Amino acid sequence: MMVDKKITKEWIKAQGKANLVPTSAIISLGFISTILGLVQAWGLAETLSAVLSNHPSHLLSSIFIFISASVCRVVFNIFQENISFKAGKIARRRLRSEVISRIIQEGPSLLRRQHSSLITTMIVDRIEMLDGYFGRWVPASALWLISQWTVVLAVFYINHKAGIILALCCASLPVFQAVFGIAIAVASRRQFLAMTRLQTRFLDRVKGIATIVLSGSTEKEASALSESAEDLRLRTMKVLKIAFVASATTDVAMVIALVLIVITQAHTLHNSISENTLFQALFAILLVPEAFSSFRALSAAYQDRAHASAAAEAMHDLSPLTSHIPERSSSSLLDPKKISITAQNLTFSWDNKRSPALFEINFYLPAGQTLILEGPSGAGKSTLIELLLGFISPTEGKIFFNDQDMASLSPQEISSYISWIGQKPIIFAGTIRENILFAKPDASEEELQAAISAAAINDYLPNLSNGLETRIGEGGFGVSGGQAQRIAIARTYLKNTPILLLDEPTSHLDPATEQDILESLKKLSKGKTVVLSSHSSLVKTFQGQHLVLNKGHISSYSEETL
Ligand SMILES: Nc1ncnc2c1ncn2[C@@H]1O[C@H](COP(=O)(O)OP(=O)(O)OP(=O)(O)O)[C@@H](O)[C@H]1O
Repeated sequence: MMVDKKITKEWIKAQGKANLVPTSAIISLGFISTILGLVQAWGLAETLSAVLSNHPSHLLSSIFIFISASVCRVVFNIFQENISFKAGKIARRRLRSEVISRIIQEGPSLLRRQHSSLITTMIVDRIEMLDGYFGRWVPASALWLISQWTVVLAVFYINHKAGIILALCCASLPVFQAVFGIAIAVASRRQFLAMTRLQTRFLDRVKGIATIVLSGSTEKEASALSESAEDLRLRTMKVLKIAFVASATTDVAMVIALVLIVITQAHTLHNSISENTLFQALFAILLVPEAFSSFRALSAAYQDRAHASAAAEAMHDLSPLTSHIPERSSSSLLDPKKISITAQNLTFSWDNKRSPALFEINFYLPAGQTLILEGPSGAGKSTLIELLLGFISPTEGKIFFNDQDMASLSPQEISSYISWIGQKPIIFAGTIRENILFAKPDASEEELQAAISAAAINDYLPNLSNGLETRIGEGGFGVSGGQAQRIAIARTYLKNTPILLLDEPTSHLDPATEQDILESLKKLSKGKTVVLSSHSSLVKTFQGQHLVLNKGHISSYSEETL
């Protein structure tokens, strides 16, 4: 996707504003540190000039000023570091919660256009990398100009010639930075792409390891992975090389300034060695590194800025940064325990070039009743369930929960009304107990036992080595399809929502297991508003309305059992 640079820049700016308080504190501390640096140089120059010109009258007071300024500076720098760290932490927490809200808002439809590794990278790595943007880049970009030119002016005030040399050398720095900055930004973006390619490839191959082994392409895949890893290594080295050259240009400018000031001051010193002349020369020389240090901090943080742009672009890809994230709100349905569903002229297109997946669908499902969706593969049953889940929005028409337009409800609110069981339940690596409690982590032991018995998990628990504490692998390794579906039923029982959406819940099961699962689902459905999609003839045992779809159109709708 082509990313609109203006949108990402504005988003980055807005993030900076949200961090205004800690950033201002870092900038203020940084400026105080620069002033202390001036006092330090002043104290040291006074001390050295007094010693070198044999005038020890105010030696002690100069040493005292130098030591006090040095100690204060260390203390202020520690404060600054701590606040930088906290600013980064607050920003990361805020951004992570924004990204997670965007992911929840998009729902599973996001996985159709984004690889899961990209989403993981966004939540984990990219947001982590933004730490430096808020903690280092933003303060450094505000501070370098003020700090650098405060030092230059101080040198100019004491020593005009040295001040002019320092000013000229400092003024050349932004030119170098502009050239290297662009190169670093391009190289960083390429490095990010290489990293993303490697992660995506790796995750895909791990998921499909059985297919790779069985097709005998292990070596081919291993060498493709190592090529991607090598590509990432080369691109990372390129970023480091450019960053190294960029920081070397600052050193070169500093050395030139130092050499020129020493040469000009040597000429002055040669003609008159007074304490004052010595002080002026030493003060200017000692402040040369100080004049360049704020710019060095800016160059070091330049990569952080490039990371922030790359992260903003990735986030824009994930979900447009201009899209609104609905606020969390309390229930706005009048009776959230009994919810009727109305579909009004519901039309949905996945793709404008193709005919709609659903066209002008109308139905009214009273609270506590069941709607059975039927129709051949591709008829639009899953699309209708995704619309009811709020993961996609109607192209035209509306869905009402009671009398409330679903579009006005936040994703959190919708999710508090709905439970969903699909074809393959998501099972996480962990124990069976953890997997069931996922739906309600604070459930009591009685609630858990009730859910287990409602889902008939008791029937297979004795066959497992550690009962409820038996560990299952990622994706449900270690439990059968029927057992996994029972875990999903137990979760739904615990969540206990007024609406239950069932999308082909028995499609991968043998007839006997299917019968058992349907019995459990029937019990679970009691008193709930249920939408059930299934190809199976066994769903006829469910009482309710029947909506038959064909190529997205309603071919029949009966409010009675067929
Ligand atoms: N993410 C998507 N992007 C584009 N088209 C899609 C997407 N998901 C579904 N479709 C299309 O929408 C139409 C309806 O698909 P849907 O999955 O809703 O049918 P279904 O009745 O649930 O089929 P099945 O019984 O096989 O699950 C199909 O033409 C399908 O190709």
